[in-house]
Amino acid sequence: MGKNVYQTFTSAVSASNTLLAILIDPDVFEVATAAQFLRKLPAETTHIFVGGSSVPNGKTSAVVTALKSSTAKPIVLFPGNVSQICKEADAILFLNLLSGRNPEYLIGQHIKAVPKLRHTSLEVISTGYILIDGGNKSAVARVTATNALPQDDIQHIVDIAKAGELLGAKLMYLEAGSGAKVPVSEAIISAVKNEISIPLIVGGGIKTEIQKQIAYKAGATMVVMGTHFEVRSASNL
Ligand SMILES: CC(C)=CCC/C(C)=C/CC/C(C)=C/CC/C(C)=C/COP(=O)(O)OP(=O)(O)O
Ligand SMILES: O=P(O)(O)OC[C@@H](O)CO
Ligand SMILES: [Mg+2]
Repeated sequence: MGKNVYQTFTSAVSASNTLLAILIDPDVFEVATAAQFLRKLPAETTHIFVGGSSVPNGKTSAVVTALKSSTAKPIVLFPGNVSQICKEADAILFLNLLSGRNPEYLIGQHIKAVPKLRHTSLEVISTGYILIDGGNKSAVARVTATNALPQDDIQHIVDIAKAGELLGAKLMYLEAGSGAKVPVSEAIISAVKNEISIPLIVGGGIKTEIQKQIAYKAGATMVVMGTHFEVRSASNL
């Protein structure tokens, strides 16, 4: 603990550097393989995200503890719900599902989080979270009972992102859904980037170097990759 995780975003923006987070879904992660998994990640990996749309109770804590003992990179909770809060991580993305109209994911989980957060020193980072259609129904859409936004309504997505910034979000996350067929488009990323000044995270369906570079060039400060490394780790171990 004691890392200033938000500053890693603002410093990257000031220095025109890019960030790469690898998402570990505790649901499908074997704790015993943590050290080996971390060794295989790309050298440019800056952050480890831990979260899933549904994770058995207690698994997050075990996964974070195992990761902590093998890396000095910041470990950031990316929780699907309040049960995934654990004190061993460095920070938590306090996600607000701005694309949906389900009060549970706009304020309900957040209120339930407060008593748990009191017992931690996690750095809490307010993050607007916008679910965009990635070509197949995502776990996030299913779990939250909300619909993803169509990729062609760019102005609507921009307006939502701006509203989130005005409400006080410190980061904005454009999400196509884990395992998306189609990542968030370059046009959406650059339109949102032009409108907001907080750092932009883009994830969902990004598997190749080219897709990653497209997202950075369009204005993403951070790209998140999950499924790509899940598959590789399963086949390589
Ligand atoms: C503030 C607190 C405590 C929680 C936030 C609650 C909110 C608003 C969550 C946003 C909606 C949500 C369910 C996000 C989950 C994000 C996530 C970790 C997605 C990764 O999904 P996977 O579990 O990898 O999907 P698969 O099931 O396809 O593997
Ligand atoms: O698993 P992938 O498709 O890389 O998506 C990562 C992340 O944005 C999902 O929440
Ligand atoms: Mg997953």
